[in-house]
Amino acid sequence: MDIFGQLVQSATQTLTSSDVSENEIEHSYGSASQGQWICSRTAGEMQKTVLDSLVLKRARSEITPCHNPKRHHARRIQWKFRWKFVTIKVDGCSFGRRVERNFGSIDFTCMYDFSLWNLVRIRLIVFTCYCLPKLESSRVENIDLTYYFARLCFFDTACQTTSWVQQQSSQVSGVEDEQRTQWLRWMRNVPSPLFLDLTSHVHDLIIDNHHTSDDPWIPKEHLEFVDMSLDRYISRIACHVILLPSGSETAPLSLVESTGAHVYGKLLYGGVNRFRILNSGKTVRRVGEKRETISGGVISHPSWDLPTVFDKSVLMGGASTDMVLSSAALGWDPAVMLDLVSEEDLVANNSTDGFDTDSKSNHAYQSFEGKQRTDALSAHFQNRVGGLQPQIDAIIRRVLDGRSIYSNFDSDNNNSMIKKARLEAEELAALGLQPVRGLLLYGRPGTGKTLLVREIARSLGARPPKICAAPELLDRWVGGSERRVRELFREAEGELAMCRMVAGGDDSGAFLQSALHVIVIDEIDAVFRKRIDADNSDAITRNSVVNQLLAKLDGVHALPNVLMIGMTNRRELLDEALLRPGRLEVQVEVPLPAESGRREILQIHFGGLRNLAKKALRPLSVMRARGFVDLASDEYTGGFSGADIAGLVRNAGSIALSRARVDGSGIDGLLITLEDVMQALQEVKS
Ligand SMILES: Nc1ncnc2c1ncn2[C@@H]1O[C@H](COP(=O)(O)OP(=O)(O)OP(=O)(O)O)[C@@H](O)[C@H]1O
Repeated sequence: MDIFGQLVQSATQTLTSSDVSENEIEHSYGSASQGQWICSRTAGEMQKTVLDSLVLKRARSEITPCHNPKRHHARRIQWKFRWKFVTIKVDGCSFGRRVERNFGSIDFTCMYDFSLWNLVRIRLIVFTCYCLPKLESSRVENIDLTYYFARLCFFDTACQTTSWVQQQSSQVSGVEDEQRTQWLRWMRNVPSPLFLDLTSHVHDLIIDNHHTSDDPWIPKEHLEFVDMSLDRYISRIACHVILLPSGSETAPLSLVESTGAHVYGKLLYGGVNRFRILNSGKTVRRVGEKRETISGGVISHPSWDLPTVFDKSVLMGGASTDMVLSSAALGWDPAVMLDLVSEEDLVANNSTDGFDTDSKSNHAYQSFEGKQRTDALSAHFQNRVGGLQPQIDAIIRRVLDGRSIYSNFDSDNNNSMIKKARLEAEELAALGLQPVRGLLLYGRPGTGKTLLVREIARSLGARPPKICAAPELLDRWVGGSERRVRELFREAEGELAMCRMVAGGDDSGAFLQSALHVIVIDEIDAVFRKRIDADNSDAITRNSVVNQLLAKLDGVHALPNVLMIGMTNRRELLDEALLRPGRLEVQVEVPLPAESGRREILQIHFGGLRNLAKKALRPLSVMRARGFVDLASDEYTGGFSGADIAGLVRNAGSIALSRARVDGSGIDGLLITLEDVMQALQEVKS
C-alpha cells in the first residue's frame, strides 16, 4: 500500500463511535475562513485575477434564469453562496506591492467539497506546487506549471492520489454504513492536516517524460527550461497535497512552502453542499431540497470529475525571487575581504549551492544513530549558527538526543536505521527517560534565539513549527485567550489521539509514532509572567492563560509529542511554575558572542553571500596588499550581537550596490570593498 493509503488507513482506524452533530456545520463555515486565510497569506495581483476570472466569473456564469420560484430561490442562494464564498476570500486579502517586486506567484488553493454523503463535511485539498528557481520571465510566461502539476497530481491515473480519490468516489454509492461512519469520524476527529508529498513522484514523472520520445506526457516545450543535467533544478520542484479536515486548525506555517521553494501555483477551488446553511446560518432543511447539487458543471457533486478550472492555462510572469536576491547579494567576496572562508567551506557551501537541502539532511539524521547522529546534528547547527557551541551542545544533549526523529509521513520509514533509532527511543521511554517537553531560550535581543529555534525544528524533522508572539495569544473576549492557547496544541492532540488508537490505546508507544510538534512562543514574558493576586480583568486573564499553558505542558492531558520553546529577553519575569522541571525544563542562556563567536557569525554571513558571488570574485592580492583586518576583533565589532553583524553585512552590501549604480558598473561589476565595510561599521556604530 502506498503511503497515502497507509495514512488514510491509519486515520480511519483511529475512530471511535460518536455522532456527527450539527456543530460540525459550524465548523464547515470555519473552513471557509481557513480558505480566506490561505488566500490572504499568499495574496497577489495574479491570484486575485485568477480567482476572479476562474472562480467568480465561472460561478456567475453558471446561474441560468429559472422560472420555478423554488428552484430559483435555491439557485439564488447558491449563487449568493458562491459569490460570497469567493468574496470572503478575496476581500480579506491584502493585495499589495509584492506583485511588482515579487515573482508573480499565483497562489491557488484547491478546495474540494469532500462531503461524500448526506451528512455535511467540507474537506479542503490544498494543492501546492513549487516551481523552479531562476526562470526567465519570458519563458515563464509561456508555461503553465500549475496546470501540469495539477494534472500530475489529480489527473494522471497512475498517480496515487488520483487512484485514491477515484477509489473513494467509486465507493460513494455502495458504501457500508460502518465505513461511512468511520470516514465521517475521521474527518471530524483528526484535526491535523494530512500531508502528502508527491515530490518524488513528480520528479520521476518529469524525468521519465524527458526520456520518452514518443507521446511524451508533458510536451517538450514545457520542459525546455528544465536543465535535466542539473539536479538542482529538478530538486527545486516540489509538489505537496495537503488535506485539511473541516474545522481543523491550519497551522499557518504548514501551508507555507519550504525555504527556498518558489510557490508557483496553488489553486483555489471550492464547493460545498448545504450551501444554504453556510449562507444563512440556519440548519433547517427544506423538504425535497436536493443538497448535493451545488453548481452546474464545475463540480458535479459528489463525483470527482475533473474541475474544468484546470483546463484553463494561466499565464505567469515576473522575475523570480531568486533573481532579486542574487542581484542584491552579487559581488560579495568574503574571501577577498577578510579571508574568513576557507576553501573547504566554499566547496561545502557550493555543494548545496544555496538551495535548501534541509529536508535531505533531516533524512540523513534519521538514518544516523548514536554519536554519529549527534555529530551530524552538531554540524547542522555549525553551518548556520555561529558562536553558540556550548548552547548548541546543551540543546542537543538535553532536547534533541533521545528523540526518535520519526514522522509517520516519512516515505523512508522502512529504513532499518530509522527503525533502530525508534527502538532506541522506545527503550529510553521504557526506562522513563522521556525527552523534555519544554525549552526556554533567553538572552539579549538579536543573539540568535529565533535562529536556534528554527534550526532545532529543522533538525528534528518536526511538523513546521507554530511560532507566535505571546501578545497574540491575548484575546479581549472572556475565555478567548485560553482558547488560543488550546488551539496551539490542538493539532498535536489530534495526531496523538490518532496514534494512540493505532497503537491500540497504548499511551507509551503513541507519542513515538506521532511527529513532533514544535510550538514556539516568542516574547513569552509578555503574557506568561508571574501570576499575581489581583482582581483586575487583565491580571485574571493572564493568570488563567498561564494556568492553561501549564495544564497543557504538564497536566493530566499533557502532550508528549510537543516541544514547547519559549523565548524571552527577561527570564526573571516568568512565572516560576512555568520554569520547573517537566515544563520549560531546559533553560539555555544565549549570550552575546565573544570574539571567536563573532568570527564564526561573520563566516556564516559572508559565506552565504560568497556562494552567490562566485562570478564576481576579485583577486585576493588587491585586498591583501591593504592589510588584513580582523573584523571580529573587539576593536571593530566588540559588543555586537549576531543580528548586529548580520546588519553590518547587509549595510556594506547596500553601500557597494549604490556605488555600482552610480559608476554604472551595474550588478555584474559589484564589489564590496574594505572601505564599504568600514563605512558600514561607522554607520552601524553611530
Ligand atoms: N549566532 C548567530 N549566528 C548567525 N547569525 C546570527 C546569530 N545570531 C543572530 N544572527 C543573525 O541575526 C538575525 C536575528 O537574530 P534572531 O532573530 O535569532 O535574534 P533573537 O535573539 O531571536 O532576537 P530577539 O530576542 O530580539 O527576538 C538572524 O536572522 C541571523 O541572521
